[in-house]
Amino acid sequence: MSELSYQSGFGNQHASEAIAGSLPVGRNSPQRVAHGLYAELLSGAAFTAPRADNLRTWLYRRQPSVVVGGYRPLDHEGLKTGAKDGVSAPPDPMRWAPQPLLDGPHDFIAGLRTLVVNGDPDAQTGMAAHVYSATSSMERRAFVNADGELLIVPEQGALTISTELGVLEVAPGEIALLPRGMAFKVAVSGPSRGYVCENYGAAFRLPELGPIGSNGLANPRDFLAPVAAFEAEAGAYEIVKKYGGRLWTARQDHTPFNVVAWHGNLTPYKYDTSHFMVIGSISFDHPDPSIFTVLTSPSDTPGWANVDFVIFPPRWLVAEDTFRPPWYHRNVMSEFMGLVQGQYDAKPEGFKPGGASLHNTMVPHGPDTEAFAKASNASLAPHKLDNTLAFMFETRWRLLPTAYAMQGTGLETNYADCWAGLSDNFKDKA
Ligand SMILES: O=C(O)Cc1cc(O)ccc1O
Ligand SMILES: [Fe+2]
Repeated sequence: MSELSYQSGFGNQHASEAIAGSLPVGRNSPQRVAHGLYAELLSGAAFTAPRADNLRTWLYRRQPSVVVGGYRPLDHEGLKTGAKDGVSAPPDPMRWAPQPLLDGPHDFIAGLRTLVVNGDPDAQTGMAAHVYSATSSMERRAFVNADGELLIVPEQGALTISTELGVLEVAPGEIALLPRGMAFKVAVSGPSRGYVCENYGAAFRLPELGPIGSNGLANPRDFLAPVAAFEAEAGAYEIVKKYGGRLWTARQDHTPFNVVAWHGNLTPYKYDTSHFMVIGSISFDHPDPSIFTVLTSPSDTPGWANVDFVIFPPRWLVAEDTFRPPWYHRNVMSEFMGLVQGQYDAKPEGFKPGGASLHNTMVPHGPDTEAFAKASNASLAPHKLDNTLAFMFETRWRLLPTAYAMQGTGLETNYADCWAGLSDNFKDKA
């Protein structure tokens, strides 16, 4: 695979040109753009959003994206949107075994299956968690999601993601962030699987650091944006658009990856989670998982995220006189979890890479019986939790499983049994 170049820095005003001299200097919209290109603006925030939150990129391309045939509906059984597509679920903890790869050749779009949903993209609130399976590359087929931005978490197989702004290579352990409305396509080099958070709300950003200071957690410079790259080959393309909770398809006689130069701060990113600077207790007690937040999509209430993307990466555990795994808890926020690699300390056996769990608002959960027994008796020497990567999409709105998630797609019927052995150990019983 070729070594790709990237530009570093989350939220930076990046600029890139695939052909020298194609990016206008000192203005955005000259009367005639160099090389006969068209100027096009892609907005990721209202024009009048505060400067700190404003997101937009100028594209200089061979044809503007309005040059596309009419759209017609495209059926997709597995893809669901917003709370209206959820089913009622009991207030039990839920867990799914790893989703098997789908049969036959299928690309990233065909292989999407929605597990949980909340909110409504028309109200710009909420999210969906999907899993994907892909065995073939999107060749002359592009995907545009007008309903939300996509955060892709590969679990098996590296992805080559071509976007209007250039190309990203994203392997398990890394994540990709794709802005709402930006065309992309996914190439695979073998059977591939992973998770997607579709964020209908405010764009993901880095969390505030408060007393942590000016460094730490996910550092801005480790987010890599692509450099401008365009496809030169002639020929038609299918554009698949997710718009208003369903898919639409159109044909155009040219590639949408025809952007020769661009500048702006609305860009796709890749991020390697091994660069996450993990903060934890160096005295006692298990801190809140918010210390593991990579990216946050705020809601209109301060501190109550529309969705947080949280990782549980390799780290040292050193806390003294402490039960080191997560505490038992009930959370007003809803927790969807996945596992990219290894074991998760609260569920060392039952939670498998590629699997998923849902601990919804106020649903009690915590370490399973095995994890409790181990952690209650472990020697508290410094211990490295290694070869592990779990993650959580944590959202303030209750997550509803889809009918697909509830019907025999690996839903464990006996998940709650993993806590059944937590017997009453109270010593002063009469
Ligand atoms: O429930 C979970 O496994 C996720 C989680 C981890 C943690 O360290 C603290 C709280 C929490 O919800
Ligand atoms: Fe939790």
